[in-house]
Amino acid sequence: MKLSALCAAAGLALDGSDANVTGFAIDHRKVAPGTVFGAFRGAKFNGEDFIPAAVGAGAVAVVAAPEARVEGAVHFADAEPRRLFARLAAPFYTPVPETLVAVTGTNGKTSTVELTRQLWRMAGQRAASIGTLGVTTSDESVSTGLTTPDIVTFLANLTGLAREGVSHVAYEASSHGLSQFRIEGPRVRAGAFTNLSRDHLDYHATMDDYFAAKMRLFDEVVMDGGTAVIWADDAWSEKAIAHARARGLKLFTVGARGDGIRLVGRTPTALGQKLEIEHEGKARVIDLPLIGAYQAANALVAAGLVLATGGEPDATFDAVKRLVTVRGRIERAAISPAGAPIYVDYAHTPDALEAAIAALRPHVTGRLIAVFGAGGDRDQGKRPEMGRVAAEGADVAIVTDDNPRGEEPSAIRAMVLAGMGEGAREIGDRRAAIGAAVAEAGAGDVVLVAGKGHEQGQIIGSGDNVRVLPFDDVTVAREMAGTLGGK
Ligand SMILES: CC(=O)N[C@H]1[C@@H](OP(=O)(O)OP(=O)(O)OC[C@H]2O[C@@H](n3ccc(=O)[nH]c3=O)[C@H](O)[C@@H]2O)O[C@H](CO)[C@@H](O)[C@@H]1O[C@H](C)C(=O)N[C@@H](C)C(=O)N[C@H](CCC(=O)O)C(=O)O
Ligand SMILES: Nc1ncnc2c1ncn2[C@@H]1O[C@H](COP(=O)(O)OP(=O)(O)OP(=O)(O)O)[C@@H](O)[C@H]1O
Ligand SMILES: N[C@H](CCC[C@H](N)C(=O)O)C(=O)O
Ligand SMILES: [Mg+2]
Repeated sequence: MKLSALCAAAGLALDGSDANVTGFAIDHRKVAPGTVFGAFRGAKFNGEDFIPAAVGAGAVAVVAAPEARVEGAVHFADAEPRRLFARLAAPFYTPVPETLVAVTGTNGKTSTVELTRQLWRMAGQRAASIGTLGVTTSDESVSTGLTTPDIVTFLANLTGLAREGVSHVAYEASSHGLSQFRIEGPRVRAGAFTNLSRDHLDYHATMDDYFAAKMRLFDEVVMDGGTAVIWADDAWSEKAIAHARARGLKLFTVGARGDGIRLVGRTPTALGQKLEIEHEGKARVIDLPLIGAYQAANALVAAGLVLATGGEPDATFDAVKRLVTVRGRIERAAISPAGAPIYVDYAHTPDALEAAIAALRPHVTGRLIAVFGAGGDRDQGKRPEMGRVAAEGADVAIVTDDNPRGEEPSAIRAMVLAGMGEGAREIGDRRAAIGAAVAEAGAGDVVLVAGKGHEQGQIIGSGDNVRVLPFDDVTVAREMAGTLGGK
């Protein structure tokens, strides 16, 4: 494709000579002859330092800040070069799936995109999701390493999926992804907001900044005339609704305060919950085979996205009854020798931990035993908050390690323990901590192993010294239960 054609499609003037474009790259090591290189100032590197090397490797154009020096290639200059790069790249990556929806929020993105994918698939659509679990289709799941992949990976995956015949994609829009313009370009029919609570305050200065980053989804990313599906029962919902209104998007609110899907009643059952809802004036009762208020919220937001993009109500709500567990989200891993179920969940924020504990509470007749930790090189302020929530909500709380990365593990645990009272326990080794919880669990007890969910490793060290030690909470829970004579 010619550079001039891409400029025309992106509504830009070409100030320089035309050339054949063979691809796009944001890492100079991936530049080949004919590449358009995006040179961005990042947290660790200044991409502008690599412009000469990129041009040397054959870059025909460079998208960079106006002050950047570009010699030997066309310079597309913009104060927000990541946004301009996305605008130029989008017309190159075609076709893309017809129906795209994006989900933002502190917690529930992965669950919601995966449940949306399941609902579409049950409606007979070729569907995929992109997020923390990777690029997932009915056949496979391929990791990208990030929740929201970089713009080139994102667009290339969309094109790959479209070529395989996938017509519907739901993807996660993390606040990092939104603020770095990793998911711009294609037409996004609907966006969803799940909730906002403390996380990532190492990256965003304040909660308001964090929220503003997320609101780019409604302010800019969802297409004109698209729909905002908003969980209405969160403290930040009203503000999210205001953003959607200001942009003129169609509103579809979900929850006890929702108008699109109103949640009228919710009763936990042995293996799930009964939901009483109203949609377009019609009352419906749905037996959702997933436990916890948070999973009900995510399932209904997913249903909202499906309805907002043309789903038929009877079929959609019928499919909600057949949803299956999302990997690592209140996933029952094993049963302890005494008969206590052991659940694995990805709660790694205070709000999520509270939600995971609340999900299990109705299923506990004895004690709720929680094993959890907080990640290194991430928001430190959330650590005592996580400790407080666990101390208040669980009957036994064991603090352990969860990806210490470049930090001293005992220092992270100490910050978590600072939010807890006298009874808190500390077992750094995660395997030993899970083992202790399983050994201790008696009849009527429930064990929650929180923080790693689907993750397959314990990340230790950083930079050149990073090591990922294989570790899977589900496998370890099974091993511990098995060793002790459970299943
Ligand atoms: C803080 C952050 O978001 N960093 C991500 C971001 O880095 P950055 O833009 O700051 O880039 P940088 O490493 O400083 O480099 C600047 C530029 O120079 C380029 N470069 C760099 C080195 C080189 O030799 N050549 C070169 O061209 C880089 O490609 C980049 O364009 O873009 C990089 C390329 O896509 C990502 O790999 C990197 O993710 C790091 C590893 C990371 O840990 N990110 C986490 C925090 C993250 O993004 N998490 C979110 C949220 C998770 C959640 O939902 O909770 C996610 O979406 O996954
Ligand atoms: N709607 C919700 N409300 C409160 N907590 C939730 C909600 N959905 C999920 N959680 C909690 O957050 C955890 C992570 O859920 P999920 O992976 O769906 O979120 P995410 O937004 O994708 O997270 P990440 O930011 O890591 O990508 C769950 O295991 C659960 O403990
Ligand atoms: N996307 C999240 C994942 C956290 C998972 C948890 N196990 C941890 O390492 O803190 C983050 O990067 O903050
Ligand atoms: Mg996720």
